Amino acid sequence: MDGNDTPSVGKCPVMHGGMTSMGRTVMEWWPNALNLDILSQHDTKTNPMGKDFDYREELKKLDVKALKQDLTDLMTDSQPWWPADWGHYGGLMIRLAWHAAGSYRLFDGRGGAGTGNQRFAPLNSWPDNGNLDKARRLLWPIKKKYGNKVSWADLYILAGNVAYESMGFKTFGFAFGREDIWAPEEDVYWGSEKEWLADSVLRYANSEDPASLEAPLGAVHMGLIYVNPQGRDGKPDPLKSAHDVRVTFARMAMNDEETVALTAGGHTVGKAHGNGLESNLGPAPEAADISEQGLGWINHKTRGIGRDAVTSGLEGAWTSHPTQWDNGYFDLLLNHEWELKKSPAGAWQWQPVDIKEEDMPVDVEDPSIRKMPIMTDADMAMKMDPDYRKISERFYNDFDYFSDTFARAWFKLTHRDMGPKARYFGPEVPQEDLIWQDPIPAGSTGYDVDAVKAKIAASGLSVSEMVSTAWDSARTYRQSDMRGGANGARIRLAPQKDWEGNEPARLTKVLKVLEGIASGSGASLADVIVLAGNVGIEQAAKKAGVDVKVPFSPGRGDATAEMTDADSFNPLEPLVDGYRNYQKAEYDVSPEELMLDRTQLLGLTAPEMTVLVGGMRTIGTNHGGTKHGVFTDNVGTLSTDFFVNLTDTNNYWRPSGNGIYEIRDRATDAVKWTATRMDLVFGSNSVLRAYAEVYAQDDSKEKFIKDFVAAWTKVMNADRFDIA
Ligand code: HEM
Repeated sequence: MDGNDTPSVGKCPVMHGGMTSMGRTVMEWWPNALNLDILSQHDTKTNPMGKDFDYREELKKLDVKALKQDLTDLMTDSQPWWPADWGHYGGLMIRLAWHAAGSYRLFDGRGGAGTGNQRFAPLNSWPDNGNLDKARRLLWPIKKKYGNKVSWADLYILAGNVAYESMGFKTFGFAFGREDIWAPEEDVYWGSEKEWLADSVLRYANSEDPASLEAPLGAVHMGLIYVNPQGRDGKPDPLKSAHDVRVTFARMAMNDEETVALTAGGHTVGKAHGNGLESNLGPAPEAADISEQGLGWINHKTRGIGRDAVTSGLEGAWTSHPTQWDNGYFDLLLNHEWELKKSPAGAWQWQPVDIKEEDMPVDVEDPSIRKMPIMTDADMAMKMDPDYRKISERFYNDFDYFSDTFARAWFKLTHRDMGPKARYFGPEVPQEDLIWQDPIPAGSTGYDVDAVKAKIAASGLSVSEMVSTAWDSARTYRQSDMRGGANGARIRLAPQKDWEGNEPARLTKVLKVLEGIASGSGASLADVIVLAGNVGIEQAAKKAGVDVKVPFSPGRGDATAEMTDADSFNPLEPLVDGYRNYQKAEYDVSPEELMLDRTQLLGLTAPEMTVLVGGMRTIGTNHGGTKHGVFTDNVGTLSTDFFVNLTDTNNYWRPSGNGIYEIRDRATDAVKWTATRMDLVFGSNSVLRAYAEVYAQDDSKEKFIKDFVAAWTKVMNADRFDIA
């Protein structure tokens, strides 16, 4: 073969066989395959800070005062390449912070400002995030100066806070502590549409019913943070906008009052940009030419900056003095009639029918020119929806009340996904405990752990009861917004005590015993629940002939019902995790996908998930009295039987209806055990099977128990932000 035989089909002049672009990924052959990659994101290998980097330690070196002064100076240091409107970047920086935080959704706790994900695709290129790349680039000199002592994620939110402060608003506080990620998250489902701003009917099963917005999504359209500013599907209708605003803000845990405060407080400053043609803009950052160096929406045809900038396509400010914290939003909204007009870019917006010259905001570049103020369709909802209107009027008549409500709502918006207060850092952390922080009082560490363990061991509780209760208590934890978990012992409170998956009857019985042990011992119930699980694991390992001591850190506290926003815990209910009656799960995703989702939220890797499920199956924690998945004749012993039997070629599997599978002996056809889809996936998925085989090997017993205990301990301690 000589050079002339080189196949001519590949046009690339350089030989390469690497999977070097996303369009070449091989897994598209099997679109239903489990995406186990979501369990191995944010590896230290791709983190330039390395594995020893400790952001909290870096923060201790940060000169917060100097940083805030630099940010304050930046606000009015207009740059010719992207001039500040009226010489103040406040509006832009607040929108940056709001859009960073606003992607948070309560249902799965994903999204939000906590990771700095806005600098990566897809968020960096969402239509709604237009020109926020400029805001981030404006911050770069400050990021560069303070280096690793402040994360991008913290900087985005702090920039929003400083912007407000520099415009005369007193914020509720600020907490540092958001550590940057170095690649976009792969676990967040942003919607299945392939088109930006695709029709909202794709998200609403019934457009009259807010609750029918596809879960867990928090926006009505693909590529938007919440709602279409021109009205649903681009058709102005303030009452429909009210409907969309209400459901999307509720998905972010905001009530009506918080929603009005946020919308009004946001639009008290800054402006919308649409003084030009959208068709003059280049592609979003991710699709832009390499020479744009990460910037997008660049206009190479006309001026495109300052008063000629185009972002949303709407054009104008909401208030008379848009660089000042005042009550101007309600003043204009409530005291004028508004009519629909088109912006120069052709977008629908509302403008006053009649307005005094002196109430019109001035041009961003020339204060001698007056411009029409505007309202988006969502702003009009604050006047046209009867409930929103009542709140708007109250705010208008009581500016201090409005300011305080906004301050608290802004703090909640920008901090909610950080989880418990123990994760907050810095001189401006508010002292007050807030219910959405899921407060937990500190627990004692000074009691006799061994004595409590001895009492648990003598209590008559079974291994399964002890392990199930501890697991149920801990498994609500989600690393997306650091909520849930064993700390707080909220398993004894509504709604968790009544969840079907927690088997209320069994739970009540076990809790009664454990409460008796906790009382007077100095230990919190939360600690005793975890200790009971540990005792169960130690007993199950002993039955397998292995002595282990499960590591334990005391100090969990017991939250009260008053400290618990019960409704906000509903989304933490594990629908299917291998331990609830999966047959009742009527979802359009498979039970194994739901298991994968929960595993990701728990922060476990795929091998950890494998070893935990396999071990729990032999301990026999199956709920509801069923024995599905207990592939062992030695229930209660921590053994590798699940893996051995799952991978035994003498066994075969037959569906028996209702998602149950029988495991039969190939030779005799006798039914040996029954299984669920979730059990079987550890034998069918090629990667999970590879892990299962590791634990099925003859020499794996010691490793299995060691790995199981490590994974178990990780779950039990996942929410311990109170200890270093
Ligand atoms: C109710 C839902 C909301 C809608 C539909 C909406 C819509 C918009 C639109 C279309 C723009 C113009 C963007 C541009 O062309 O530059 C804008 C700007 C802005 N929004 Fe909102 N917004 C909403 C809620 C909020 C909230 C909750 C906040 C903050 C608390 C906020 C803060 C801002 C700020 C500060 C600007 C001005 C940006 C600048 O001056 O460059 N908005 N919003």
